[in-house]
Formats: sequence, C-alpha cells, structure tokens
Amino acid sequence: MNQKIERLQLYDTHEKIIGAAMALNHLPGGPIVSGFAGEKLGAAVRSSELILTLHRVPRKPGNKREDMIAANALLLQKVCRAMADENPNAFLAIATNPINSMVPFASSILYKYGIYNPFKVFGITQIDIARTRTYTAEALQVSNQNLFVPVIGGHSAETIIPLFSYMTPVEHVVNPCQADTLTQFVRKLGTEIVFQKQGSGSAVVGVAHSINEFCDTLIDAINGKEVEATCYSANPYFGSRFFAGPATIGPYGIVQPFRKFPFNDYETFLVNSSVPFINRDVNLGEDYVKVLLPKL
Ligand SMILES: NC(=O)c1ccc[n+]([C@@H]2O[C@H](COP(=O)([O-])OP(=O)(O)OC[C@H]3O[C@@H](n4cnc5c(N)ncnc54)[C@H](O)[C@@H]3O)[C@@H](O)[C@H]2O)c1
Ligand SMILES: O=C(O)C[C@H](O)C(=O)O
Repeated sequence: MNQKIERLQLYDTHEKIIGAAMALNHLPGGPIVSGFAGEKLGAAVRSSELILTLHRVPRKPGNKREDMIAANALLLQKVCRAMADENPNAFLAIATNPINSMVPFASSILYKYGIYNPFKVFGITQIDIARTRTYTAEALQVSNQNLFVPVIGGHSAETIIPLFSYMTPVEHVVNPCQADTLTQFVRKLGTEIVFQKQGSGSAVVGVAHSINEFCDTLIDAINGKEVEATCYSANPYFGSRFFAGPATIGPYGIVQPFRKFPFNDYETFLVNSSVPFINRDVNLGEDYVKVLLPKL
C-alpha cells in the first residue's frame, strides 16, 4: 500500500467494487478505502486531488490497442463529465488504452465541458520504462536496480522509443544492434502478454506497479514539490500535439513538458517515424468525440 495516499475512492459500474474496497481496508498502513458503484461516479471523484482511470476492456489476442477506443471511451467521457460537475481542478491520469488516443479524447471532452487544463491531463506510460529497464539489464548482464533508460514517444508498437544514449549509469552502453533489438522487443511486450493470457486480460501486475511508481511521484507534485515524471501529455515540441517523455511537474500541473534534446541518428529515425502514428492516434481520439457526443 502506498503510504502517501490518505484516501482512496474506487469506482466500478459493478457492485463488486464494494467488496474490493473492503478487502483493501484490511491491510494495515494504507489509505482509507471506499467503494462506489453504478450511479455514484460523481461521489467517487468529488474532493479527490488525483483521478485515475484504468477501466474497462483490455484487448484480446489479435486486437491492436487502437481497436479499443469504442470499448473504453464512453466511461472516460463519464469520468470527464463527473469531473466537470464535481471536481474541475483535479489532476486526471489515464492508464486506460489506447493511451495515445484516450488522452486527446479526454482533453477534447474536457475542453467541450469548459474545464480543460492541458497541464493536468496525463497518460501513464511508465510500464515501458519498467520493461526497458528489466530487459536492458538482462542483455547487459548488470543489476536492474539503478539502471534507468528514458522512454519517450507514445504507448504503442510504433511509438515506444527508449533513449539508450541517455541510459544511466553512463558506464553502461548498448551498441546500435542491441539498441534496435531491445527497442523492437520492448515494443511487442504488451501484445505478447495479451496473447499469452489468451483473452483473459493484459499486464495487470505490471500496470499496477507502473501506476504506483507514477502516482507516487505525482503525489509529491500535488503536495508542493517540483518533480520529474514520464507521461504522455500535451506537447508542442515534436510535430504532434501530444508526446511522452520526462516532464517537470509541480502542484499546479506540468511546468515543462519533455523538450527535444540531442538524439543520435537511430533515435532521430524512431522519433520521426513515430510522429505520423501519434498524429493518427490523436486524430482517432479526437474524432471519437464527434461520434460519441451527439449520442449523449
Ligand atoms: N497503461 C498501461 O501501461 C496499461 C497496462 C495494462 C493494461 N492497461 C489498460 O488497462 C485497462 C484494463 O486492463 P486490465 O487488464 O486491468 O483489465 P481487467 O479486465 O483485469 O480489469 C478491468 C476492470 O475494469 C472494470 N470495469 C469494466 N467496466 C467498467 C465500467 N463501465 N466502469 C468502471 N469499471 C469498469 C472491471 O470490473 C475490471 O475490474 C485496459 O484498457 C488495458 O488496455 C494499460
Ligand atoms: O498491451 C496492452 O494491451 C496493455 C498495455 O498497454 C501493455 O503494454 O501491457
């Protein structure tokens, strides 16, 4: 349990969430947990400083992340509506896939509701850092404890970009061939888990770990510190309106989105080839607003 969280309000359309909240309350040292179901989404988001979404349908083998927009957008729209009604100043962190489209989708919806703050909407891409770190350490046969590789771009097979030239500690180096092999490997890991779980879900434990890492840092920001955390957010620096990378975040949201710094030729190639995919995904998310809102 994360000791920095004082109060945790869980929401699910299904009543089973009440039992899940009760079970979490049995753990010592954690937050006070309440469950909210059905029509009680407004009560669940009321007075929360951070609203986190990790709902609904994980993809099935054969699906791409972008196939999940229709399955997952409606509930995200409802969360945005509840924010507009109950808690317009909260931070919104989105782990629901497809992140590349869901963040622009939520941003457009919040804009329509008159409460969009681009500095307070985050897509959680931390899992790509965890995977890169683990498998790079394995390839180099070093401890993964202190190893860190920044990962930028987006969260999909075509847009995850590990920056091996910024790996720390600096004495660890991967050669160009290893960089390409690891990049292609890490890009496929989400799909591989979905395949191996045979339609029963996705990387549940990995995302729990990654969300905790991200939220732990974000809570420090909410509590007044200036921190660095990787997220997919509004970003004007790469030729797409959204882009992931280490951002500086403070109590009022993102202070400085990830900016370009010198890339090697391979990283430049990856960035240039990811931008058209991110633009496509951003358009898919924004276009879905036009599909959904007239029906509401
Ligand atoms: N960002 C990441 O790194 C990352 C990693 C893994 C999974 N995901 C995404 O997280 C989401 C969930 O995946 P999972 O594998 O945990 O799935 P899961 O099936 O294990 O969990 C989904 C949960 O959503 C709940 N739910 C369903 N309908 C709901 C509704 N209308 N309102 C509220 N809750 C609802 C279900 O009760 C269930 O508890 C998917 O979109 C998946 O792609 C993201
Ligand atoms: O791949 C998925 O569908 C889930 C998640 O995005 C992951 O990377 O594991």
